Amino acid sequence: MLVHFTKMHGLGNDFVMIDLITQRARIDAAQVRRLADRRFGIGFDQLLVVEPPRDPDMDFRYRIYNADGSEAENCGNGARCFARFVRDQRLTHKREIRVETAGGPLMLAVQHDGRVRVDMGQPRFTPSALPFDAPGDRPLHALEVDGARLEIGVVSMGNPHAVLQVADVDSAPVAELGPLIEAHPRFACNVNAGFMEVVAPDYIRLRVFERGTGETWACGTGACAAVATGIRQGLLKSPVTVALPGGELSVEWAGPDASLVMVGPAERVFDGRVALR
Ligand SMILES: N[C@@H](CCC[C@H](N)C(=O)O)C(=O)O
Repeated sequence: MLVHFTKMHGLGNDFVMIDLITQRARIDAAQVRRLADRRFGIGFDQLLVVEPPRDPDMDFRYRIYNADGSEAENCGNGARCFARFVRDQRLTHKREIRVETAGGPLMLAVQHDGRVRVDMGQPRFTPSALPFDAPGDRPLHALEVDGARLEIGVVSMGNPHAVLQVADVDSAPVAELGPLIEAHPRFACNVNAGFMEVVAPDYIRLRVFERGTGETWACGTGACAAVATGIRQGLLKSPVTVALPGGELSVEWAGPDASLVMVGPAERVFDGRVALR
């Protein structure tokens, strides 16, 4: 069965988009891993699937699969690509699009400059929201990793994030600590691990070792998680520019009862057809 797909990226965090409104296909973990392979498949960080909504107040359902086949609750860079994709494919003419994700609803707005503004919802710092095994809700938690004691901020952006402040993001041990934090037994569903260098209260540099994918060139939920935990710790002040290896995102957060708002680009790379088994 040949299925049409579109390759897209948000700051180098790359995606394959599949429309399951006008096409039929069975997506399972083995299929995702096969397609994600950068030598034997198409290659991507996440596979994003467009489905009809189950909630009548929403426009679409947005499903997210990591390269290892696991399903994620949210993907910020993917949300921007999702908005651009559904308009390019003429699945909607709306500029303001409501999507249902496993992590809660997202509101997407396609701006006239082509960038996409995403209302990412409120950050949830309670450890049980991730879930993270910790005695209480506090701005920093101690985490033993490989004999070292790290101080991390934790937050759910629909999906789980741990954020570690580092002095220099270029030399941060992302490849070594990333997998150990991702699969740390205190995170029952694993976690995305962000390494944040605070350059100024309105400017950070960030690398993210993503759950189910490894280090990516950008992570939208990771950028929001870094800003939310940084503001909570008094290190940052909204709005914050987040410089990731693939480029910059703008993130705003007015405080505890407000949603985080992320603005950034979404690029289409090419279209193709692939045989699904
Ligand atoms: N690239 C993403 C996040 C994708 C999901 C994540 N790896 C997870 O498992 O939670 C983003 O831009 O937010």
